[in-house]
Amino acid sequence: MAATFIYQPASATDLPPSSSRIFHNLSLRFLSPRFSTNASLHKPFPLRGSISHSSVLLHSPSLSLSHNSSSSESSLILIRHGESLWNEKNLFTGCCDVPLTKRGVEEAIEAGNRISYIPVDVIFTSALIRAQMTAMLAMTQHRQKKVPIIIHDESEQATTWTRVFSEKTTEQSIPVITAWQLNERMYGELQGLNKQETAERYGKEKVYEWRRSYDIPPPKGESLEMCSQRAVAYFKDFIEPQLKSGKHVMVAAHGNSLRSIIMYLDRLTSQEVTDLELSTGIPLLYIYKEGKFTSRGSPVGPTEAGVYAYTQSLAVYRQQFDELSH
Ligand SMILES: O=C(O)[C@H](O)COP(=O)(O)O
Repeated sequence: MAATFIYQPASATDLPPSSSRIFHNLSLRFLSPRFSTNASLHKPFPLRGSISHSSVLLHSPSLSLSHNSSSSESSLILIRHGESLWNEKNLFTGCCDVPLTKRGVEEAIEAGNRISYIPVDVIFTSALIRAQMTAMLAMTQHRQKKVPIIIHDESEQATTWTRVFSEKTTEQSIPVITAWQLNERMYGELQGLNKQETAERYGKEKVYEWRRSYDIPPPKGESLEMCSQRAVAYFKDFIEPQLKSGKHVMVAAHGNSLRSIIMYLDRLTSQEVTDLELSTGIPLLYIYKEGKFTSRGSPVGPTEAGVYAYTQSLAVYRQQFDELSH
């Protein structure tokens, strides 16, 4: 079941999802996947206010930039979290929930500069703080100036207590969906161990096999294949439908959960993915068009020279910001 936005107008009439008019007493209900493999839909996330779907995610009145939601392409930004405190200590982290280092914070902010001109309508992160910090810090640099808001609908009370009642505020917001399925691979009995000491104890080859083979798990942990079975499934079920509907998406996650997703996007073999390494805090841009993903590399910063990893419509979108700032 895909994550989806549905309308619950005060009246019984259905509203066309493409409606870009403002309606009163319309509560936008955001339904996102539950934290379980059965992906049953959450309770509604009522955003009180009189907004229509397309105005929530695609229109930023403060910049009066309207992004054509029916454009034939969507952008997908993938970003591995910035350096974490256990990365710095060279410890196996896996699903342990540790924050970013100061350098990791700086990496996340620099990543935000690099994607500051690429539209973002919805953000997906893992359930781990290092990915969530990276997404939130990156968005502080974004030219849309929208506020990313983590969706809390893990309970009826969470849904009620996090309700937003301002139409204008809602339009200036970007939903952030956290999903354990995007967590780093679970490194089992290696979690917390020093990588260098582990290689000395078990041998470099064995540790390399645990870290980079496709189907050999670390002791009582997940292989990349096992990680892929949850991360890629989640991507297909909940993220791809957003892209298909014309939404621009950012995914902030981890080295291995993203390696498994890139294996799917780039159609890599289990041998090719072995050689795939992702640096911390470097954004990767894909364009989704007609059901296909095209890698556009890593966007350079707005002040850097060089060929921007842009398409024509993204270049037009950026130009509007440039014109507004002159
Ligand atoms: O979980 C970890 O230790 C790192 O995030 C990824 O580790 P790896 O590069 O050894 O897979």
